[in-house]
Amino acid sequence: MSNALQLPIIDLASPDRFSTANSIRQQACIDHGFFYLVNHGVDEELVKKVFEQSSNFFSFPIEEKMKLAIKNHRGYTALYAEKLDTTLTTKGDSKETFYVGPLADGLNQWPLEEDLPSWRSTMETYHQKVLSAGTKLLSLIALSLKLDEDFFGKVGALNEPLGFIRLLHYPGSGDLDSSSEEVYGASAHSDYGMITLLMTDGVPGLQQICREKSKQPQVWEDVPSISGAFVVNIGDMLERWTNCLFRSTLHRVLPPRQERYSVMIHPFAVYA
Ligand SMILES: O=C(O)CCC(=O)C(=O)O
Ligand SMILES: [Fe+2]
Repeated sequence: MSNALQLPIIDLASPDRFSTANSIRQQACIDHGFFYLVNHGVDEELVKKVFEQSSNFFSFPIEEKMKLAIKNHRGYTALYAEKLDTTLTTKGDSKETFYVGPLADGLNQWPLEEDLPSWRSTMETYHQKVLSAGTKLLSLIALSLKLDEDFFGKVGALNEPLGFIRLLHYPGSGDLDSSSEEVYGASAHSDYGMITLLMTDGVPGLQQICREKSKQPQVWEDVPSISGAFVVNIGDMLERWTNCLFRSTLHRVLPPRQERYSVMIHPFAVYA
């Protein structure tokens, strides 16, 4: 059973930072653990390019993609290679992924410039822009917790290494082996960092369980996308740091009928 959720919308450019911080605290982080972020400063054209480049890469033959197979947490993982809900006995999640990590340490793997011109520069620009939006959001989250705006910077949560981009591709059901197994695009999980900023191509599939992870029966609710807005969710680390005031909620992606692309970044304090 599922219903569509009405999630709060947070305006990152609002001049009334204290009222925005109050909405972040109550509606966004306590009531839902999920919210939309608008006026975030990441250009629509850039997002469009990221989706185009993502589709260009995933359309390569598997042998080409495997040349960039994951190393040091960067690069390609194939269809069914990951299973976010490890209690499932199914073969794996029906998605393929490409990870781009922090830019400064030189560990990223990149497609060749002659194969995919501007691929690397597009992802690098996106990485920087989303981190900058995420940093602004964290200062509002600090205010919402009655802390100084620069609290997270001061405790080192914004230090390197920062931020992994995950490009995701969920093939449509017509491109998958039909089997009786219950396979998810991304099986149920919560995210591990502080916050996740997700952009999708608008194809539905994402669902969330509100608030209580352990409550039975589990009621899954659709998280519709809003064009141009990030879907932000609270991760386990921020749940822990707020002594469970803010909720890191369970979510999953149903196997989409048509193919689906998304891109997310878990920006902060992944290793802190
Ligand atoms: O693709 C999506 O909409 C969300 C995927 C997700 O939650 C994840 O990979 O952590
Ligand atoms: Fe997730």
